[in-house]
Amino acid sequence: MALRSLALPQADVRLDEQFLLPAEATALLRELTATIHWRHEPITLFGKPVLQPRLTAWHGDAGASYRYSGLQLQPAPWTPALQALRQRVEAASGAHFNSVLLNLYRHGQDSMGWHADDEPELGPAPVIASVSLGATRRFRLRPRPGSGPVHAPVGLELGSGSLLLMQGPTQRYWQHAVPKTAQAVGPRLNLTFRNVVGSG
Ligand SMILES: O=C(O)CCC(=O)C(=O)O
Ligand SMILES: [Fe+2]
Repeated sequence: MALRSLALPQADVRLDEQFLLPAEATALLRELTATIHWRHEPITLFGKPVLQPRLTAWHGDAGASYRYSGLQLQPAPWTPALQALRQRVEAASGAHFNSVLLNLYRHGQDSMGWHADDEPELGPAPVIASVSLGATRRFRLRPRPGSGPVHAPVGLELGSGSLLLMQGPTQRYWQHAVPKTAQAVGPRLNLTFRNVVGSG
C-alpha cells in the first residue's frame, strides 16, 4: 500500500494502514512474542523506581547505545526477523535505521505516557518508523505544551501491520502517547525503528 500524509501543522506524519499483509503481521507477532528476550524495566518517576507499564526490548547495530526514559540501553543484535523488517521499513521510508525499540503492550492497562522522541542521540529532526502488530490501540498526538502549534489532539487507530512515520519537525513540536483502555484488548507489539547518531 502507500503512506498517506496527515495534515498537521509543524509535523510530518504519514500512515500506511496496510504496510504488512494481515497474515504476515500475525506470523511476525507470533515469532517476535516468542523469541524476543522481553524485559520489564524500571523507570524513575518522581525519584522512585517503578516498573514500566509494558515489556521492552532493544536491538540494533553494535555500539548503538541509547538513553531512553532515564535508562541506558545497550542493543541486542539484529535477529533475522528484525533485520528483514528493517529492510522493508527502510525501503518504504527512504531512511536508514541502526536500531529498533520494541514495546509489548500485554493488555489494555499497558500504556505509554506523553513524550517526544527528542533525545539528542536521535539528532535534530529524527525519522521514527513505527510498525504495529496485534491488537489495535489508539495512538494520540498533541502539540507540545508551551511550544507546539495551536491544534486539537489527534487520535489514530494503529492496527496490525500498519506503518506510521514521524519525521521532520514532528518530535520538536508534538508529543505522542498510547493511553490505557478499559476495553478488553489482546497484546499489541510495536516496533519503533530509529537512527542513533554518532554511534559505532
Ligand atoms: O506503541 C506505540 O505506538 C508508540 C511507541 C513509542 O512512542 C516509542 O517507543 O517511543
Ligand atoms: Fe515515542
